[in-house]
Amino acid sequence: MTDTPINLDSLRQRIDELDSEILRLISARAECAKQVAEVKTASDPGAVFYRPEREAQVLRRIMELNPGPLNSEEMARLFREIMSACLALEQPTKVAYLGPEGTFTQQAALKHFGASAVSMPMAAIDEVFREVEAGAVNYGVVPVENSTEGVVSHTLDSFMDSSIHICGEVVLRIHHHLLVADTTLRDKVSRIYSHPQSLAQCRKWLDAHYPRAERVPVSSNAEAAKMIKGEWHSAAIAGDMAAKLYGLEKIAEKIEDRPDNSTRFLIIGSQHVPMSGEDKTSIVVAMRNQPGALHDLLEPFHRHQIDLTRLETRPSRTGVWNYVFFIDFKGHVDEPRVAAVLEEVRLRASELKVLGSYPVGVL
Ligand SMILES: C=C(O[C@@H]1C=C(C(=O)O)C=C[C@H]1O)C(=O)O
Repeated sequence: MTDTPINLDSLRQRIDELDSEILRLISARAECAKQVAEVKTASDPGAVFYRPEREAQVLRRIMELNPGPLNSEEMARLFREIMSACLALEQPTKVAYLGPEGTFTQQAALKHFGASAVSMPMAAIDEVFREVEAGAVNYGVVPVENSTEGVVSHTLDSFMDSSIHICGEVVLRIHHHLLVADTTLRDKVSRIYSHPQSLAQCRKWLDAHYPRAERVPVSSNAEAAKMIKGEWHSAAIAGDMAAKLYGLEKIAEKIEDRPDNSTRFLIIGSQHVPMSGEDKTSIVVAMRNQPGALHDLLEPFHRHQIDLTRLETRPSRTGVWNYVFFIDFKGHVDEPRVAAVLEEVRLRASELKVLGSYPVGVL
């Protein structure tokens, strides 16, 4: 205990003063963002308002400058929302995501664009691609890989027939819960619904706790959450958003087998994103099936000391003898050394498509 008692009234008065100052500053910031919109439209009537590289720089700077006591991620999340609201003043961003409502993909969209974006659920990954291609929305959000279960092959396949670019990435820590409705008889659960990836991510937990329950794969976690309403013997595995949306109760929390379970999502759009200072590039390359093809493909990256962050092989759908590789690496196409590597790869490959350069996920 201190000798001088803490005066609650004076602390609250101080907080009121600070809030007034924060209010004034946020309003001044929003005014600036509005002026940015005017400058952008003046130089180009069809200007793109959302600038992924600029947003990444703003968030990184805030995290660097953050003096505490709030941790940097928390602080960046607050600034994410301020930027989201400022951008909505310029133009509300329309985002399509793999639905239905309550999926982890919606959570990823919210994390990346903030709450002021208008998000629209789509029934399938190709629909997200189609909406973006048709210009019905500004961006799309699709899952691409999970740390436990690997690649979402449907997303990679969609890039093969599309002219869509990757404009960003967002990584989400995935926590699964066992959910029941108020009608569920908890000790009689004999069926558990979830997306096949989530069932796989909780395999060991299910073996230990519900070895006899039937595991029913459905199209999404949110769909699973919806299905158990009215079924007295069923439970669902899904995340917080779905639990809240469908008013379900968690009877076991964080049941994923690996505590670091996370999913990477891609932001897709039609825009070329300039350098942010810490970027990644994704390409897809087709190689003839001949000895040493993979070595030939990777050798230039090694020589130019470019860090590969992912390499994925998919069967090509155009020729029986082609391999298709999806490669992610550190760097941006506008950097000379990256341009040089891509030139060499182009000579060795039967096809090369640059899917996009984009800021490394900040949040
Ligand atoms: C203000 C701008 O426009 C948007 C809003 C931003 C912000 O509020 O900081 C940052 C990038 C853009 O998405 C800008 O381009 O600087």
